[in-house]
Amino acid sequence: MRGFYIGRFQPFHDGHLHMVEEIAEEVDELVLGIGSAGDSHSTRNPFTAGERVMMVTKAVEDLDLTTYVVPIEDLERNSVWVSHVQSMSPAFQVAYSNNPLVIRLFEEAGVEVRQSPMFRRDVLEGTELRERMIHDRDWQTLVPDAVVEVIEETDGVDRIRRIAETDSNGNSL
Ligand SMILES: Nc1ncnc2c1ncn2[C@@H]1O[C@H](COP(=O)(O)OP(=O)(O)OP(=O)(O)O)[C@@H](O)[C@H]1O
Ligand SMILES: NC(=O)c1ccc[n+]([C@@H]2O[C@H](COP(=O)(O)O)[C@@H](O)[C@H]2O)c1
Repeated sequence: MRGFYIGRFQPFHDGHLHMVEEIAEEVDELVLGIGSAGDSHSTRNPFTAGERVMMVTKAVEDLDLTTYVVPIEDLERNSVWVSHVQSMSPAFQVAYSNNPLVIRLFEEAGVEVRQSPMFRRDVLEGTELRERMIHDRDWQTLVPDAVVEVIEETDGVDRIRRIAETDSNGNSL
């Protein structure tokens, strides 16, 4: 059986990895969707789709699981989003998410959805990690080593800090 798990992964953290490890117990193959793929260089979405493809690919490469990493851009119309996802992804039988909108859209389209409990959500949250990067507090112990390497290679912390200084769009973290 093949599963599908989408997130913005800004950045991919240990909560996401924990979820993938749990999913790996239930499926043979997993599609990892990079959500909001067209977004980058904002406080909420600092990393590009390509950077997130690197993070996710390297973070899961040691798992006993065939994975496909697929960037998926947002659409204006929620009503056709599941068809859009299906057109971009290898076929899957079950979708994994804790996001209420994602769950609703898949269920309405007749796709089985499975949720898993949040893992250490007090610290394992993208918003919290981005704040830690900006304020020079520990974030490295909360993401897979491969993600630390990608963020260092792409000078990601410097980008987040510059965006936080200059973002005049009123975007929240
Ligand atoms: N700590 C966690 N444990 C389990 N699942 C998580 C955890 N954090 C996020 N998820 C789930 O992973 C999916 C992708 O989440 P997402 O990329 O939005 O991360 P996030 O940590 O919620 O980030 P942000 O704060 O930027 O919204 C969602 O279904 C989300 O509920
Ligand atoms: N209409 C749409 O484009 C639409 C609808 C539902 C979810 N999504 C995307 O799916 C992803 C869900 O991931 P999160 O759980 O990380 O929010 C996000 O990138 C979100 O933008 C897009």
